[in-house]
Amino acid sequence: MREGGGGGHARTAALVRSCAIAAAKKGKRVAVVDAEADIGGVCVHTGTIPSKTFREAILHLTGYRNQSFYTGSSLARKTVTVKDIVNRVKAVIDKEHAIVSSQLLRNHIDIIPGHASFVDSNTVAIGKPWSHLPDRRARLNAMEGFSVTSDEKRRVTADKFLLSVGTRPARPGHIPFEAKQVFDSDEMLIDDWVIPRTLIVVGAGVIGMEYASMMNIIPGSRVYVVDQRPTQILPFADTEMVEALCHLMRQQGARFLLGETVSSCDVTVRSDGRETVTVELASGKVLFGDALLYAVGRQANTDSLNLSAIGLETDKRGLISVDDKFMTSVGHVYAAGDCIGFPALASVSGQQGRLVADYMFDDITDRVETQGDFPYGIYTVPELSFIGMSERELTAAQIPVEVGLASYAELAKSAMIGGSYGLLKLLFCPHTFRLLGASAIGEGATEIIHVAQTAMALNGTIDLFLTQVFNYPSYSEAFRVAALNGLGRVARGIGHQEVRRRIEHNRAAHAH
Ligand SMILES: Cc1cc2nc3c(=O)[nH]c(=O)nc-3n(C[C@H](O)[C@H](O)[C@H](O)COP(=O)(O)OP(=O)(O)OC[C@H]3O[C@@H](n4cnc5c(N)ncnc54)[C@H](O)[C@@H]3O)c2cc1C
Ligand SMILES: NC(=O)c1ccc[n+]([C@@H]2O[C@H](COP(=O)([O-])OP(=O)(O)OC[C@H]3O[C@@H](n4cnc5c(N)ncnc54)[C@H](O)[C@@H]3O)[C@@H](O)[C@H]2O)c1
Repeated sequence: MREGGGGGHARTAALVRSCAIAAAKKGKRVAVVDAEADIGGVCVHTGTIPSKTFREAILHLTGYRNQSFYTGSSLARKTVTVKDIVNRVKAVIDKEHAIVSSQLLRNHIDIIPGHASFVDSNTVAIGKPWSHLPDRRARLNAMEGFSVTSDEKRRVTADKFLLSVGTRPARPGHIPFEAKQVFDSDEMLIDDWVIPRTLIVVGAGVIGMEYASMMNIIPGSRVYVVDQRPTQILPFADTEMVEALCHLMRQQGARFLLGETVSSCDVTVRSDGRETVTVELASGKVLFGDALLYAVGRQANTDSLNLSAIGLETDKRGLISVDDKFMTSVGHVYAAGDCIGFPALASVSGQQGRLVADYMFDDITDRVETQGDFPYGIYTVPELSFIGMSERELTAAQIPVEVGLASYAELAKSAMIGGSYGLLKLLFCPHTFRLLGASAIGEGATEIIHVAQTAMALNGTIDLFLTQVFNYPSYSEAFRVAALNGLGRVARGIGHQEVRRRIEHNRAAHAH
């Protein structure tokens, strides 16, 4: 990057750290431009880290994990406040932000705060950072109608660009976001609202379900979850696990309204100064709540880049198309992360960033290719995680499959910690025993799924879990229990002797 000359030039956030550092290590001069004065993007400031900290704060403050230890009384706080939660979130954000900044600075990467917008194919104009605006709400509004040229501060030129401008919450006009008790997932992190007795969550996607399940465990609070999908929500997850999640949420007071959309939303201020939210659904049902979280998806920030100046187009959701090397239709411009769409995960984008640096400079000396599938971690309460093909996908593809199940009720570790619900499900080929997929729900699900990931990356068969000693007591021990359960099912058909023969065959094959 140069002001009037050229090298690698990256823009913004989570994946940028890995791309910028990889490019700097290749000897390139790199600058990161971010419209927020504090770099780190959605991952650090409004998405991954804050929402997971929000969850941990609620679990801690409500004493949720310890509830089985205290009957009638509890060490948990009587009242959980938004300030308590958000203070904790801010502390963790500050730490993460400091780490990202220092890593970039240590690698001599320039950080340029300001809104970037293309002037021509090698030049971006830098406007004021959004953070000069008074608060997050004003910034969100600015993202929608900002014109960089009106407050241009400087111009920067570069030979190569990485676009990773991410997404922002979709905010349709009929939702009164100006009310304090009506928010999107970014605004939940502003501590000017109060914990509602009834929260209406519109959108049962990953964001909606994570926040709905967290808020639902706060004593005295319950949630309505509204989604346009008529049947299964989170359709990419295992059906049984999603059903279990919804069942557990219902037991704590949640009510699901599926196949529904919002036709109007009104806010009235009561005599005590608190807001009441009234939502009318297209079906005619009316919901009354004390707050509304609107989480029906996200919209790419690419509209802020003036892409027409370089002849780059987006689809109707604002997403940029790239080839398998993350190159856009404009040769020196690459794009990655949420602004190219699926899978839109912080976990994946770090790896994307490293690969972009390799492809951009045609240098594969340090390349470590991603191998196999990536896992999904959905941080609901309880958490859900999965990898590989789901039972639904295997069935649709007519691939023979058997299941091995381990209920947390069978695990000493789970009993010690409080005995909350959990299940591990292994999907495997009944002929070869090869592991095809795995799903878990319950405490530690997002951790133990990595056992399945490693086994799958090595084309492992589930009998592998019988030959390994697991820590005891541990949640990972569920793999051994599930393998025994699965092979027991197969043995009922083909007999124990044939199962043993196939295990011996696999063991011999592993030895080679
Ligand atoms: C509530 C929530 C929870 C999440 N939880 C998880 C999780 O648990 N696990 C997981 O793996 N993923 C999670 N994600 C997804 C994850 O946060 C994203 O995949 C990741 O942050 C994407 O990184 P990115 O670099 O593509 O974009 P972003 O992190 O969105 O960064 C984009 C940056 O670009 C800047 N920008 C935009 N336009 C301009 C411009 N014109 N000029 C300069 N800068 C600009 C923005 O200020 C921002 O800093 C979550 C997301 C949300 C919203
Ligand atoms: N743990 C994680 O990995 C994690 C957590 C949060 C977010 N994320 C990322 O953020 C992305 C966005 O999440 P999201 O939850 O905003 O979007 P999403 O696309 O996952 O879910 C949106 C939901 O809203 C519903 N919907 C859409 N329009 C509607 C309407 N008008 N009325 C009612 N319902 C409507 C959809 O049917 C869908 O279920 C995810 O896809 C994921 O990539 C990941």
